[in-house]
Amino acid sequence: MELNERKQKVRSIMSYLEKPDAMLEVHFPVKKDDGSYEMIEGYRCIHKSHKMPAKGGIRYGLGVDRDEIFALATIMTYKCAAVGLPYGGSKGGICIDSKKYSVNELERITRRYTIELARKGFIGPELDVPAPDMATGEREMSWMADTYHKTFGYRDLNAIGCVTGKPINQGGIHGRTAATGRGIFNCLDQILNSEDFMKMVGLTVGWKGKTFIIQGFGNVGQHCMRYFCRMGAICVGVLEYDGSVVNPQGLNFDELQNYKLTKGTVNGFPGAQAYKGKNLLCEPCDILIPAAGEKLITKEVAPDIKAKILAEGANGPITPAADKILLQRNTLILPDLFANSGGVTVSYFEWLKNINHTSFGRLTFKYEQDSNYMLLKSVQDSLEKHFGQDGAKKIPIVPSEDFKKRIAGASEKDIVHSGLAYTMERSAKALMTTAKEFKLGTDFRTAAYVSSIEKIFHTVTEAGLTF
Ligand SMILES: NC(=O)C1=CN([C@@H]2O[C@H](COP(=O)(O)OP(=O)(O)OC[C@H]3O[C@@H](n4cnc5c(N)ncnc54)[C@H](O)[C@@H]3O)[C@@H](O)[C@H]2O)C=CC1
Ligand SMILES: O=C(O)CCC(=O)C(=O)O
Repeated sequence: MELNERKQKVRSIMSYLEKPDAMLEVHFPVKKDDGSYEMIEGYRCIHKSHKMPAKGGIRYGLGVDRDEIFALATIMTYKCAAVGLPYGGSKGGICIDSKKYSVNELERITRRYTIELARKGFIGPELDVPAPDMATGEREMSWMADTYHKTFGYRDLNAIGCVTGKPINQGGIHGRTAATGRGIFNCLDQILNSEDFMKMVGLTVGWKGKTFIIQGFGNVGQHCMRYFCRMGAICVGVLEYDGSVVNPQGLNFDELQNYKLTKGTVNGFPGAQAYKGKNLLCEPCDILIPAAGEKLITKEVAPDIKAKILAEGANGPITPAADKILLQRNTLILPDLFANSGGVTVSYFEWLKNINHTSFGRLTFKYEQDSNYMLLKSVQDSLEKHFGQDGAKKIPIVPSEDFKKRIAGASEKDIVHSGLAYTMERSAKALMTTAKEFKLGTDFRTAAYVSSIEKIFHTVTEAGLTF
């Protein structure tokens, strides 16, 4: 292709990526428990539908508006491309503080919002598939799936695949709730075990004894802490919106999780001290995990951050100005579009399970188990035939306890965990290669965008940009 034509093509695809494909804004009334009415404002943005369906979570929060949802939908497009999922990118949200509503009110709001999405073609297993995000979870996904199924989707065999992150009994998949945190662990595991990158930031290789601080002890933050602690890392501090706790010896994950679950806060947790300093984000640690919301790491705090590695559990937690400062200080940032892609990866597995109408492993489970025992028996027979004088001497092949568990067959959870680990490890390796190839140093954000844009570019080029 001639240079001018090539330039034109790149420019047109880049401007295509700047704009959303579709943006929905809805307003509807909800009847409160006290009989009063309130107008509710909701959004859904399909940033790109170069691959269908579009995919992205639904959040409830007072920060939800057009700009926020557009920005988050954009990240979803690049995120799905980063880990090779066959999806476009979308995001939705309702502008409410969910703590101020009863469960009944939340159910009415969620169901009505789902109807609004369905009426405008912003939900459906082949169109746009929501999932949990901030302040939403299995309960809301269950309401959404049920509403869609019973109204627009009642003739659609795949209707249950209209959202992911559902409870298991409603077509969900084992491992989705923990997937984002687990995925962050999987990709960090690759980076921490890379001698080259650890040398670049001045850390030793491996997890043992590494200290970390988490901002936001919700779904993502909690599961990160669980997996990091399992590997011997030490959580020295947790920040929440209403207070922070620290313990230089390490916070106990199970105890802190139980405490937050029962009390609704980390404040007063007996296994820690209340943080009395200026800003816990700036206290010494090896790894910092922002897992709360956007733009919480600003240019004002960036110069004082001591962590050598930042893994973005949250979407867009670092402002562009802060990002620049941290890069100049050689901080290794694992960007959202890569680091927190474990959630949407397992959502993909759930969607596949829904449209296949069977759980992973169900058809092959027994066959594989029998085959494994048959293999052992066959090895035993051969050995006895060869060394045991026509079968007189017995040479039993006894599997170890670990191997016995393995050959008992892979459960859905095992398959989800290994599929997630494979996806994250493969993407981490590709990212490290891109960073080295383009001599980007610790700038993994640029490496991730290069890799995602390249993939989207090829898809759009092959399919054709216009009619
Ligand atoms: N849930 C998921 O599967 C995924 C979530 N994410 C992103 O991760 C982030 C967190 O999401 P979830 O854990 O699902 O939400 P969540 O609602 O379960 O947890 C968020 C936590 O952050 C706390 N928080 C809110 N504002 C804070 C502040 N200013 N300082 C400290 N803590 C604060 C909240 O109290 C809550 O405990 C969001 O940016 C979300 O978009 C990204 C990928 C997938
Ligand atoms: O699981 C999904 O489909 C999307 C999760 C999400 O909203 C995100 O990764 O930011």
